[in-house]
This record gives sequence, C-alpha cells and structure tokens, in this order.
Amino acid sequence: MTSVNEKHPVPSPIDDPTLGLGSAEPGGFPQVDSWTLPAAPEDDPYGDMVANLRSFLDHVAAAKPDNATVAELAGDLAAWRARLAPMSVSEREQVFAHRTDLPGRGQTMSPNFAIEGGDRDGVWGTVTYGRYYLGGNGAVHGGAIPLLFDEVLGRLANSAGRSPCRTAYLHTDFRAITPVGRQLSVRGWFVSEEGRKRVVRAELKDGDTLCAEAEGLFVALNPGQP
Ligand SMILES: CCCCCCCCCCCCCCCC(=O)SCCNC(=O)CCNC(=O)[C@H](O)C(C)(C)COP(=O)(O)OP(=O)(O)OC[C@H]1O[C@@H](n2cnc3c(N)ncnc32)[C@H](O)[C@@H]1OP(=O)(O)O
Repeated sequence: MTSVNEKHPVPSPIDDPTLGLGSAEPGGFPQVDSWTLPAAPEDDPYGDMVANLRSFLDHVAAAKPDNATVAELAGDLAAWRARLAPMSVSEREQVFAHRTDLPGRGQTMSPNFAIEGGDRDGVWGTVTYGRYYLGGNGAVHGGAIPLLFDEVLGRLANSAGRSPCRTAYLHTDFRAITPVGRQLSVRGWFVSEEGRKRVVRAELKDGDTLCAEAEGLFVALNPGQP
C-alpha cells in the first residue's frame, strides 16, 4: 500500500522491506549503568542530527507554510527517505534510541529528558515539551506525558546493574495543565523492589505546580522473554 501522493509515494511500514527489525532479542536492549552522561564528543554528527530533527518537528508543527514550500519539503523528505532506505539495519544495530550517552537517548519519539542527576534509587532532571507535543490550547497532549514517564521510569527500573524489565502497568494522574514551551522538572524514584516486581513513581512539575504524577510496575524478564 502507498500514499495517494503520486509524486512521492510512501509505502506503509508493513509493505516496506527496508524497515524489518531482524530477529527478536530477548533482553537485548541497551543497559544503563550510570546516570552521568559522558562529555559530549567534539564531533558527534548523530547528536547534531537528532537535535535538528527535534527542532525540525517543532517547526513543522508551528509553521503555516505556503504550498510551494510544502511541496519542496515533501520532495526533500522523499529524497532523504530514498537515501536512508538502503542503510536500514536490524534492531540490534540501529543507532536511534540506542545512544544512551546522548540526551534523550538519541531519539525523537519521546520528549528530551535532560538528566541532572540520579543514583540507584532515583533520578531527576528537566524536560521542555516543544510545539510538536501540543495537544490543544497550550497544553501538552495527554499521551505524551505517560510517554515521558515510561522513558524516565523505564530507564530507572533498568538501571544500576538490574536485569532487563518491562512496563506491566503505568498509571498516570493529570493534576494540572502541562504547558508547552516551559522548562519543567521531573523526578522518578523507587518505591519497592520485590522479586521480579519493581514499583516506581514519578512526578512532573511546573515550578511548584504538580502537572502529573505516575506509578509504574516494571517486571523483570524471565530468560527467553522478549
Ligand atoms: C524496551 C525496554 C528498553 C530498556 C532499555 C533501558 C535503557 C533505555 C531506557 C528506555 C526506557 C524505555 C522503557 C520502556 C519500557 C517499556 O515500555 S516495555 C513495553 C511495554 N510493556 C510491554 O510490552 C510488556 C508486555 N507485557 C509482558 O510482556 C508481560 O505481561 C510481563 C510484564 C513481562 C509480565 O508477564 P510475566 O513474565 O508472565 O509475569 P507474571 O507472572 O504475569 O507477573 C509477575 C508478577 O507481576 C504481577 N503483574 C504482572 N502484570 C501486572 C499488572 N499489569 N498489574 C499488576 N500486577 C501485575 C503479577 O501479578 C505477578 O505478581 P506475583 O504473583 O509474582 O506477586
């Protein structure tokens, strides 16, 4: 299946053979041993690319471009898709979201959690939701908030030499509007760790205002579990 645009047809992810994941890898995701990010390398084109991609998405959301600009952009994106398609690799080898040394893990799906500090029991830092994450009337989209919590708590629950785990539940309470375009504080901490079950909580604040809070259960994977 392709999009209706005949100039730049876009195959669906199901039909695009260059988007295969390769074989599944139980417990094979990147581990995090420390919350301290190494100093950014002098020359890190991947980090630059991801930072630009984030900013680009904010500008796509914010702009009301004329048709000529949109057509040119569609052509540029189609050209980049064609250039990247032959470079597709398996999940094991992919770079996107696997760069745990970069802010935001080198991905643009979830908002950029900028770590200020952390240890075995907790982590804290900041996040600024860009225009891309706007739900409506200045407020962040409700789905983008659990996305942040899953990112922060998932990383905490998988950190400090712990075995790989997955989110079993993630309960989010929305307490006040989460504003777009403001630096917010984020804190995540361990509540308990019993057997395979890791209970963690997090909060998202705008100054003294509690915007949202969450509780997650992460369950350590048994051998062979994907
Ligand atoms: C991708 C990861 C990258 C990590 C890299 C790190 C570095 C980079 C950071 C990335 C940060 C992103 C982190 C994303 C993390 C995800 O988002 S993972 C994706 C979303 N989650 C999933 O897809 C999980 C789907 N569910 C499952 O696979 C299985 O249900 C689970 C969670 C593994 C549990 O199944 P199970 O192994 O059969 O365990 P089960 O025996 O049913 O339950 C074990 C215990 O937990 C309890 N339990 C299980 N589920 C529940 C529930 N929903 N409610 C209450 N209790 C429950 C059971 O009652 C049982 O309790 P006890 O009887 O022992 O007291």
